[in-house]
Amino acid sequence: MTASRLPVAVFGARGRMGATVCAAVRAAPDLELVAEVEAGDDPQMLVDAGARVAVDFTHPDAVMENIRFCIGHGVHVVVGTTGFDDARLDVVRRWLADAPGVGVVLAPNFALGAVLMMVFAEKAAKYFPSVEIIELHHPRKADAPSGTAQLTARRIAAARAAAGRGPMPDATTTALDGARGARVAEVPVHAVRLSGLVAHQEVLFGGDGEILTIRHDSLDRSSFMPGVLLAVRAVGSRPGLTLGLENLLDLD
Ligand SMILES: NC(=O)C1=CN([C@@H]2O[C@H](COP(=O)(O)OP(=O)(O)OC[C@H]3O[C@@H](n4cnc5c(N)ncnc54)[C@H](OP(=O)(O)O)[C@@H]3O)[C@@H](O)[C@H]2O)C=CC1
Ligand SMILES: O=C(O)C1=N[C@H](C(=O)O)C[C@H](O)C1
Repeated sequence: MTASRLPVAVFGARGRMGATVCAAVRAAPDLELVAEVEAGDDPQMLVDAGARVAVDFTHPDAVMENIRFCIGHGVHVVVGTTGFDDARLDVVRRWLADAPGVGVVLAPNFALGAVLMMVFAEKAAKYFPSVEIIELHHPRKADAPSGTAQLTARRIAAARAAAGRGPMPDATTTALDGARGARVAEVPVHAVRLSGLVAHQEVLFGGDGEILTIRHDSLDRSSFMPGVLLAVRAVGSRPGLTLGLENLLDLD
């Protein structure tokens, strides 16, 4: 007797990430791609197709409605779409409170190396007076700075605060708008959009006479697929909101 495959739907199926996820799901022997939902489609199609898990790689303007629909229909969700702040996360938690048993795994970056970059940056944060983030992406990316850069900055700022670190040294008194990047928490974040790039990030730490650079490069969207498939397989046994791929990995 063969075990039944987990029925999976993909929102944004014709997008850069969505198309890659569809191919990865099709290639996985334990998963079955049952619905490909694009902008303008009725999401009821994924319920009618029997999806148990939906994956969302769409747009910050679209993702909340997709999550609300899935939670309301008892479908677990893996969210890679960016644009989440604390207010949005609270809304998702409220929806989940009315749907016991439903799981949402949300991660701004499903690449293992990017998760490790964030973990290492958080560990390094308390040792250095200065830190800045440079994120570099393909020019068709809708949002800036990236979700990954924002999460990295918030984690670094929290680690600095916990260690009692004061403001960063910076004597700038005159600057063109944007010259010092955007502040996320207290961390300057600089966003580069350049043809030829996929998804890259550098975290620069500065101390007396030394620089530590932690860099991650996604050279191809295949880099996100092991993390996405891990989340697809895990989300059904994780009711509530799971924030970040690191919760599904053994990083000890
Ligand atoms: N977490 C992670 O590891 C990663 C996250 N991302 C994030 O994923 C998101 C998508 O990125 P990317 O694939 O490059 O973007 P794309 O623009 O290539 O793809 C998005 C797709 O979603 C479609 N779409 C828009 N609204 C809806 C809707 N309501 N329902 C279904 N489909 C819809 C779009 O259709 P149309 O074009 O017709 O509007 C498009 O086909 C971004 O937020 C990005 O930051 C990206 C890479 C990795
Ligand atoms: O849009 C992208 O491409 C990516 N988006 C995510 C983000 O905003 O952090 C993840 C990765 O950087 C690729």
